[in-house]
Amino acid sequence: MTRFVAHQVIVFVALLLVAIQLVTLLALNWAVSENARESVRKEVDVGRRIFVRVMEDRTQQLTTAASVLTSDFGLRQAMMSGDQATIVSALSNHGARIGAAKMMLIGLDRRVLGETAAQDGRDDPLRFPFPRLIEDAERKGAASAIALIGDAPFQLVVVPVLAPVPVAWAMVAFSVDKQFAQDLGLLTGLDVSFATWVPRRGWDIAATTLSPSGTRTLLGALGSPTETAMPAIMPDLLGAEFQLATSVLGREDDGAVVAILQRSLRDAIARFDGLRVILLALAAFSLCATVAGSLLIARSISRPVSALAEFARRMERGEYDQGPPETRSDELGELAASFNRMRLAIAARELQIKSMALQDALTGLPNRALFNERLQQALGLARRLTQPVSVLLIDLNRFKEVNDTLGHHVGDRLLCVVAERLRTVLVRASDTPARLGGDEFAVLLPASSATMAEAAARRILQAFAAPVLVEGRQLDVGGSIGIATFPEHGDDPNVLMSRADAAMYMAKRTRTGCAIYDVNFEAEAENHNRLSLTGELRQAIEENQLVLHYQPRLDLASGAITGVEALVRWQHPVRGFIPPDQFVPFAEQTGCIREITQWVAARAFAQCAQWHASGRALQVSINLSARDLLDPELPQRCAALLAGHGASPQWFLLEITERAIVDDPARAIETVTRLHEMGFRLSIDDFGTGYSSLAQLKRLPVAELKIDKNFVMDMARDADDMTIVRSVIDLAHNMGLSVVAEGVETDEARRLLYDMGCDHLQGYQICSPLPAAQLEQWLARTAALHGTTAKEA
Ligand SMILES: Nc1nc2c(ncn2[C@@H]2O[C@H](COP(=O)(O)O[C@H]3[C@@H](O)[C@H](n4cnc5c(=O)[nH]c(N)nc54)O[C@@H]3COP(=O)(O)O)[C@@H](O)[C@H]2O)c(=O)[nH]1
Repeated sequence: MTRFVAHQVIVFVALLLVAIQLVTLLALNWAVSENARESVRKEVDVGRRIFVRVMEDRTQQLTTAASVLTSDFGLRQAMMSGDQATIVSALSNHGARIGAAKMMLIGLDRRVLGETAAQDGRDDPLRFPFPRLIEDAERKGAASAIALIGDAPFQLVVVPVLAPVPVAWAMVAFSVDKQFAQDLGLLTGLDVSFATWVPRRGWDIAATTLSPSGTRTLLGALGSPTETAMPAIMPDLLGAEFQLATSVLGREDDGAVVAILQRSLRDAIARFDGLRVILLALAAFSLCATVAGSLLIARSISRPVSALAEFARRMERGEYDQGPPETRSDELGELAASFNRMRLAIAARELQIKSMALQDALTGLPNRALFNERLQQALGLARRLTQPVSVLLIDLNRFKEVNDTLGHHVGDRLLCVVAERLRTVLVRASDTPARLGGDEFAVLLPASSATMAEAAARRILQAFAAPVLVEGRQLDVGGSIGIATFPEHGDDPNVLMSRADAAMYMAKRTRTGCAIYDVNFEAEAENHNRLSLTGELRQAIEENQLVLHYQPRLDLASGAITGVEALVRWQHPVRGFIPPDQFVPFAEQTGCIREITQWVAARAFAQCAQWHASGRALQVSINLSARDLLDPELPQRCAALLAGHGASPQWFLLEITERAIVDDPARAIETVTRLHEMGFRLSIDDFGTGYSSLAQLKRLPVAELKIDKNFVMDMARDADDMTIVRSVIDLAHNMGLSVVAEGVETDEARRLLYDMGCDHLQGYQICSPLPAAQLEQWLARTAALHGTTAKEA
């Protein structure tokens, strides 16, 4: 990913640079061309002017040189005497002196009196071939022209031979040759060519500074050799690559001489080739340098980014031991430092979370999870070393009262003091005190027999006996401690804990402070059987072996079935059907009833919500045991279940027994009140069998009393029971409560209760408890038989 980014950076920078350089080079090239074109044009112009000036100077020099000849006395005498040989000799000598190619003496009649070389191809060898030149000289005193003699161009100068009037004309011819062209080329800085044109033969280059190939090109451009008239020489004769200046130096009928000054544009531009090469080299160098630089920068970014990504992956895997690798002082270094701080913070928080997961936040003691883990380990070790292991389960007395009356902050402080005292009492490093939740503490005592554990429990109780001073108040913290020891009371952590719980419950009930688990805690022999069910019960809950049946209750006022009671059953995979009175009391003793209640409530809430959704507005009664009322988290759990099933608390009636209140009235009333405040209706179950005082009853926010079935079943035969039933109905009504009678088995009982003004009936006479599906069929049948009411059934 980061490598990809680095490549993108490099490609982008390189392309940008190439584009910039390309544009720069093109612009430069254009400027160079334009500049070269302009400078060439100027050079040619200047060269042309120099050429004209040079030609004029040369004419002047040649005229002066020719004039020397005309003042030669010997020549004049020879001319007068007609001495041909002397004339030719004088001409030759003089011509050799001034570098002339030809010399000629012409009479006033235009006849050639003598010459240094005879002219080939002349019609009349004695006739001077350039009469116009003499006419010109007659007018100006001297004349000059460039003309062809034969096929070659010459510069001709004609001056008079004076005695003292003109008696003859002298013509001096200078070759227009390569040397002349080169001299002119040097002076003008241009290529100089002298082209001759002769009818039917066309163009020829008489002298030039051009190379042979340049000469050929020029000749080719000048035109076809079959021309009969000299074609015009256009400025773009050689195309755009050349700049030309032409000058017709001499034109006669039999031919013409043209000077062509040319300058190659390419040559001019070539002057900038060096610059171009330097620029290209610079471009290549800057491209390489940029790519290399970008690569380095991109790498210097992508490497630490990759390292940071790898570091982040390590953190994702939970490896916090190593920080990010590089320390730089730029933004990436800052980022790495931030990452490092983040690593340290996450590591610290994770450590905190881990310790919170295993530690009780309030007291700092190990929590239930850590306690269970250590118990497992201790049992494993104990099995190998054949040592005992004891567990203590501690429940504080009157903690709820403290919490409720003095506030949670005082309760929290009290719990912290208790934890501190536990730490102080337990001097062995291997002992583990733990807070399991609420005011429930536990202690793991490895290598401790029941007797040693009891001694420890007594020390703990002694430590608890000292009053606790919180906010200036003296608080008494008593506790009840249950003890269970491996291997005599069980070899499974769950069994040990539930037996310690049973012992603690016994200690609480008997107010003995502490109790070692005793099998005699289970009064009946059959309890042995029940005890073996401990593990199985939990398994039953997990594996859904429990089932709910629902028993309808009749509303005598409307004659309708307005509610049902949820009653649990156990469909054991081996033992078969187990009725609740064979496991519920045992579950209550071991504390397992909390899980059962949770299961029952979840099922009943779901079923009730389903009935309401399908238009059956049934109220569902759920039984709560004494242990449930000691559970401070019960209201929260009920709230969560309600929310989970979208159910309303008004759809439920929670049945609590009198005994549940008697065991720990403060706690029970606290829980019941919270449930009532949530919107649940409450009913006192088995009313008449407990020991609750009316004063206590008044403190409970109940809506209903349920008369115990034992009174109802026998009331037709037993006058006392009849009196009790009637009294309870009156009492309830006087307290503004409704009454339900359970155990209605006969028509007579039903009629009697109706007469006594009982509000609701429940019993086999109406319907036995049924699974939900059968109950729905029964309700449908009843409705079909008797309309919506069951009053007359
Ligand atoms: N804490 C919980 N306790 C529960 C739960 N489910 C049941 N129980 C308690 O178990 C005890 C036995 O219950 P069960 O065998 O279901 O018996 C109930 C009815 O079947 C029975 N009954 C109803 N009508 C009659 C009748 O006409 N005659 C007769 N002999 N018995 C009848 O009464 C039991 C209902 O009792 P109660 O709850 O007091 O209304 C029992 O104590 C149940 O409470 C549970 O989920 N949690």
